[in-house]
Amino acid sequence: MTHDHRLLKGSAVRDRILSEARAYVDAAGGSEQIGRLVSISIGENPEVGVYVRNQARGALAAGLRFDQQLWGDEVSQDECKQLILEMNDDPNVLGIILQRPVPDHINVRSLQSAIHPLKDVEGMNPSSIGNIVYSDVALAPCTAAASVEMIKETGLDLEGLEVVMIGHSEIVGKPAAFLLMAEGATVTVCHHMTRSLAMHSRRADVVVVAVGKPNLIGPDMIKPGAAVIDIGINQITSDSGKTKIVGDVDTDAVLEVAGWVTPVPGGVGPVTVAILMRNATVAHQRQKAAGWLD
Ligand SMILES: NC(=O)C1=CN([C@@H]2O[C@H](COP(=O)(O)OP(=O)(O)OC[C@H]3O[C@@H](n4cnc5c(N)ncnc54)[C@H](OP(=O)(O)O)[C@@H]3O)[C@@H](O)[C@H]2O)C=CC1
Ligand SMILES: Nc1nc(=O)c2c([nH]1)NC[C@@H]1CN(c3ccc(C(=O)N[C@@H](CCC(=O)O)C(=O)O)cc3)C=[N+]21
Repeated sequence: MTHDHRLLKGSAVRDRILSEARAYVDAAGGSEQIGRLVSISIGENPEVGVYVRNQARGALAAGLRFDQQLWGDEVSQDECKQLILEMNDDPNVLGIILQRPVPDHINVRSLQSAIHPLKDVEGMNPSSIGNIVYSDVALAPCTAAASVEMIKETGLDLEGLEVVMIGHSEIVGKPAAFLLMAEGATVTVCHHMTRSLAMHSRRADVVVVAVGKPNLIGPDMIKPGAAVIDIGINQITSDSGKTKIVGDVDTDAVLEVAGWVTPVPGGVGPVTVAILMRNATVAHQRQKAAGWLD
């Protein structure tokens, strides 16, 4: 059997989702009529920096205002919580994104819980993420939702599909597993205690990987023709001293075996950003329905 081996880029999916978000914003009267998105980074981190830059671009494309805040390492938990509560009450704030990771002295779960569910555009408040268990997936964590969009882009039917999710973090692996179940896939979740990653991944029609280790997934771990969705974002320094971003998959080698591989950069990342803008429009609809606006 021959397979059409190819790179599955995120740009077409991103453009479609961003233009849908843009149409919503335009219909609502444009950026001045809609509150701004606030991104909170606590301390500096290169992977977060890339994300925030692309969020600012995505917001521009969707016609949303974007307020990029960088809080110092020394900020206290109480100060963070106070600032978030003020944003909850500010009608000019549409949504709040709390970038991860945060410094060790900050309790990220408590801050995430402080973001009002109607302003929680990442769907990461425990009360929002709980909806996913009920297959209520309209506003899901962005990267998890992006990986489902990329699988759909292959044209594979998710019903009954054997999907192996590698990584089980709160923000990616766990919500992705629930979204995939909601689509009818049979999902196996692997993590660092899994005895043989390859034994599981070799059986899969689709392998989704979100670990944060370059070259974790090689060609011997993939079934011929399978789809490989690479979520990893790793900044590495090459021998020449230049930094670049790679995923968790040995992309060139895996392309020889797989049916589809998402590249890094240019795969899941741009779609993640677009989903955030879509989530912002969903949050706006919900705020309107709750009587918060006008
Ligand atoms: N493209 C995008 O939109 C996004 C990309 N990312 C990137 O995705 C990657 C993962 O992010 P995130 O989920 O936040 O990271 P975490 O560090 O929170 O989670 C990593 C997960 O990988 C598991 N793991 C670690 N080592 C292995 C191993 N050898 N085999 C199998 N599983 C392993 C861990 O399991 P355990 O907990 O059991 O140790 C954990 O569940 C990072 O590179 C991050 O930068 C993240 C968010 C968005
Ligand atoms: N609360 C929270 N939610 C997150 O979703 C989250 C987070 N914190 N912390 C950091 C990680 C990382 N992450 C990225 C998403 C998109 C790109 C992205 O757009 N990547 C481009 C990069 C292109 C370039 O190099 O500029 C691409 O892959 O093509 C990168 C990184 C989200 N994360």
